[in-house]
Amino acid sequence: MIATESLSKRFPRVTALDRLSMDIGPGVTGLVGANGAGKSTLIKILLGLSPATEGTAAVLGLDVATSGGQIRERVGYMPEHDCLPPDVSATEFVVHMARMSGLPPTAARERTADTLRHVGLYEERYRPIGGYSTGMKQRVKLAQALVHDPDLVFLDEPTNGLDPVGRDEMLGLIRRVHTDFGISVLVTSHLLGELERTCDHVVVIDGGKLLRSSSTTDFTQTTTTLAVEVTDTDEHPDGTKVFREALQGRGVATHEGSGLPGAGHTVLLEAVGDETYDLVRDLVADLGLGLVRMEQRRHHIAEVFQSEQAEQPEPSGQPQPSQQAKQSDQEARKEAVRHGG
Ligand SMILES: Nc1ncnc2c1ncn2[C@@H]1O[C@H](COP(=O)(O)OP(=O)(O)OP(=O)(O)O)[C@@H](O)[C@H]1O
Repeated sequence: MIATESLSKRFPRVTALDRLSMDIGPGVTGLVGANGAGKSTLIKILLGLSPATEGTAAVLGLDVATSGGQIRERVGYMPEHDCLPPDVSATEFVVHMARMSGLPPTAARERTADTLRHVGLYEERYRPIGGYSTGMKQRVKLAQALVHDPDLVFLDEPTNGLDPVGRDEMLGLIRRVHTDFGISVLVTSHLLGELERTCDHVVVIDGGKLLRSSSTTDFTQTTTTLAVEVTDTDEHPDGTKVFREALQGRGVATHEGSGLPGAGHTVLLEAVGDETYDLVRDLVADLGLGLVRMEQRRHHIAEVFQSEQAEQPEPSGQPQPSQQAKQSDQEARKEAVRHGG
């Protein structure tokens, strides 16, 4: 669907993209990076709206340098920033965008009604956009990207400004864009946990460079850490504590499962093989505790991203992301981890 080869974009004071080479296939792909990582710049180049300084890129097999118009006919684009006219209704705006994409008047009206229903805006479609909530405005932006039935959509930070419920709804909608309509999606976010749940494939960029591109399941491969949750009993009012002590007595190193579901009642330990599972079963039985769950932990994308970033040498001679961008990225990562991502 998308291929770039040594793609660079240099502004006078900033290198926004730095020799980026990647291949993206069909499905839902997340493009993740901190603020200023180069996500919006990449999307503008892929749409043929901004020329690359060096390198090549193709979208749906079309060269971005020479076929921008053809690409935009087949690709929908949801921009990051608020760009909606306040005085017109969602219906008027989306019909207008459908007509701009070349649909005849009747088809434009029909497609608009279908698309607004799909994004959950059918009831409010005749109200002026200026009175919409942030979530409703994001849905209008999504609808105008879908109305001409594209093969691929670029969604730039579609969950920006949404509360957790609105974010979940938007992520569900994005997933359905692919499952219900077969439209492939490239969605950007700085919230790693979001992409883990929504995307088939994740591309991580930082400072315009590719950090990693792999399927979500490869990112979240299982670890050798076991998470075990046990019950309390009358005899052992703190079952977790006695279970930990029993494990330690058998020479097994343990740590608390803070930050995990059921934290406080969860013990993490390294599994060395089947004998670890047998040991857990026997200790739980000997202590008369109940075994609530025993599962292998999976990596979260945030952890992979953080460890890969820690391994990256500081690029020399290249402007660094601003302190503010770094701080907001750290906050985003903490939030991603808080949200179980
Ligand atoms: N037209 C421009 N002129 C100069 N610098 C620019 C321009 N557009 C982007 N940049 C710079 O390029 C870098 C990448 O910006 P870009 O908007 O692509 O990042 P991003 O990952 O989309 O982040 P955000 O989510 O904050 O928009 C930033 O340092 C930005 O300041």
